[in-house]
Amino acid sequence: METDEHVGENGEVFVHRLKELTDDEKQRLAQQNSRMIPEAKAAKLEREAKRHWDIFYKRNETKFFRDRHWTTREFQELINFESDQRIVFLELGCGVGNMIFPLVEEGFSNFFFYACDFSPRAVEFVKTNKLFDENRMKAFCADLTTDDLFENVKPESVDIASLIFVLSAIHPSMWSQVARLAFRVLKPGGVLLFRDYGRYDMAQLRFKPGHKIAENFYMRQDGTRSYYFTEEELAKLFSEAGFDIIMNTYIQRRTVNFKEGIDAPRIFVQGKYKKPS
Ligand SMILES: C[S@@+](CC[C@H](N)C(=O)[O-])C[C@H]1O[C@@H](n2cnc3c(N)ncnc32)[C@H](O)[C@@H]1O
Repeated sequence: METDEHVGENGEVFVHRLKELTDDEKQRLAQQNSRMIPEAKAAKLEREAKRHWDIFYKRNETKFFRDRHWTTREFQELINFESDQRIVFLELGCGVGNMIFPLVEEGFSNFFFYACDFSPRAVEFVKTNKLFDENRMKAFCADLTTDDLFENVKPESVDIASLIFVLSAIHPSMWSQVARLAFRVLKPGGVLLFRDYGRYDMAQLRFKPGHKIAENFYMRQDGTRSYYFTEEELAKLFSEAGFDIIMNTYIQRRTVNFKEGIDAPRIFVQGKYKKPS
């Protein structure tokens, strides 16, 4: 496991300590507790999680998330193969395919891609993408908190799986189920690549009272939910599911858009978890 802090190619800083809060930020977090989401509403959000995400994709279509062009830079596991080695890749919670299609565009002709999500609209967007090729891809609906996945993918058949900004959308009581699912579907020696929102990311600090469901877990305006992780929580979760922790770190970076006057410090968590051989 990495212990040192370093700066990545794009000015991202990899750190192993929690962001320190200013007094103003502490006050903002405290204010969030003044009006929590009532339990009945929180339970309804859980029951309707799939519907909210499906409506999200109805409204935003493929325009919301940017293609994840950073994945081969951050995850060398994607490129450390002989070019003729056949690799089975599975994107868990694929949305409209922002992780897989940049890989398809770059070649990766030795890869077979599985992509699943519980939103039927998201899966449909994957299937209708001009880069979708059914000879080397399969997209299907699956709820990661159930065993749906195994209707389409055999246990122990995947070399690389990814969970990119997905676990944060899932209720904390279900995380261990999702981690075990990823473990079961990977071959021995297979790797799970992970990125998600980190504790005290600016999006967490910005929530107004009336959005908090539980500690570090919030509802957005559109009914989708988001959790903000510490690296310790993730190390515990994935090691308890059986993984060896190869990497587990915060990433601090700035999202800058001069035209829109945005310069936002972001905090993510990134991990690589390996199923022992
Ligand atoms: C923030 S989006 C990220 C999508 C994609 N991984 C990306 O990087 O663009 C979160 C995705 O997780 C999916 N999701 C949330 N809960 C899920 C569950 N229980 N089973 C399957 N997919 C789920 C949502 O439908 C949504 O597409």
